[in-house]
Amino acid sequence: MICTYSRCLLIPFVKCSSSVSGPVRLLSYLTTLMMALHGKVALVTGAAQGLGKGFSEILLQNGAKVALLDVNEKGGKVLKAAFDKEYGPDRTLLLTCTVESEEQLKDAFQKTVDTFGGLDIVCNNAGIVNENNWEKCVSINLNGVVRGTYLALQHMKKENGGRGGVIVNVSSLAGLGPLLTAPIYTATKHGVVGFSRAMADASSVCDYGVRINMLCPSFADTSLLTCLTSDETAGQFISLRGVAEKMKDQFGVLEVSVVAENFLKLVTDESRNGEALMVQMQGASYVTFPKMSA
Ligand SMILES: NC(=O)C1=CN([C@@H]2O[C@H](COP(=O)(O)OP(=O)(O)OC[C@H]3O[C@@H](n4cnc5c(N)ncnc54)[C@H](O)[C@@H]3O)[C@@H](O)[C@H]2O)C=CC1
Ligand SMILES: CC/C=C\C[C@H](O)[C@H](O)/C=C/C=C/C=C\C=C\C(=O)C/C=C\CCC(=O)O
Repeated sequence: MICTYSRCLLIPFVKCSSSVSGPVRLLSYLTTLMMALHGKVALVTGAAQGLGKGFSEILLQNGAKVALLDVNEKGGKVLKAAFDKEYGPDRTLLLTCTVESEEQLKDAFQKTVDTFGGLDIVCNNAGIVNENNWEKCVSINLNGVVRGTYLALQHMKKENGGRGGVIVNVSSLAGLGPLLTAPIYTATKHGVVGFSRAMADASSVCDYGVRINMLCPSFADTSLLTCLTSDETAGQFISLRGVAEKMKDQFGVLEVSVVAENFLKLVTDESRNGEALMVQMQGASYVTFPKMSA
């Protein structure tokens, strides 16, 4: 038995191997019951690797059941097998789909609710960098988040018989200021922030019982970073390769676990709605947006 602690919530959780004895299994079961997200059902898009994998794992560590959505079927199967071993096969559901398809995403949300009996937490995380195929970048990063948010509300809002809950839409520091090497990516991430803030206000006024927040990390240690200097995805901005590398050096590169712990704050802090949490090497802070009076 290995006892570890979620650094964010200080909630103990127990990792079990298949050889653990009865009393240890009982202790594991009782510990799960005590966790902050026990009984909660989560859905994460782009879950197979990178930040989505980190978000899924911290949700599991805190007791939630998680639907893992990804277009990468092979990567999803590898992750599901690893999670099955660590947390048990009934804790996750793998659903292969693209956030670009209304039909596929709708089906994945329905399967999640049918399997786990409801929905409480949605993380719209799937995203790409592609300045060459910029329509696809908009389609996944912005349209996919809009689609995922609307579907989440259909299942979660109280007026539809939902239990309420929280949506975390993954933006970026590039959703708050320009990333000159990736203007389309920057536009999509600003779009995620604008859309999520407006939806959060609407949710509050309409009493949906659903909080909507944004996560805005700086560079993080995932395979997405190869897009910084790839001919295939940088498009006409490949000449700015040096600038991109310099920015990465200046900002530093975050560990996935650090971004995941801040994601968990947005999920669990019930006082937060319509807020953007910036995560940088020097720490995390909530963004103060300009106040507009009518
Ligand atoms: N890595 C970084 O430096 C930062 C990443 N972000 C954002 O975090 C999110 C996750 O990115 P990473 O984990 O870094 O990237 P990643 O490339 O490691 O993982 C992205 C995942 O999304 C999946 N995906 C891609 N297109 C999809 C689609 N159409 N439908 C369903 N799944 C799809 C991929 O298969 C992959 O598993 C993205 O929205 C990204 O913009 C934000 C700030 C910094
Ligand atoms: C309150 C606003 C604070 C800071 C914004 C800055 O002024 C500035 O605009 C900085 C933006 C920095 C972004 C840093 C990292 C973002 C990374 C990603 O989202 C994904 C990774 C790669 C992008 C690929 C590329 O550059 O080609």
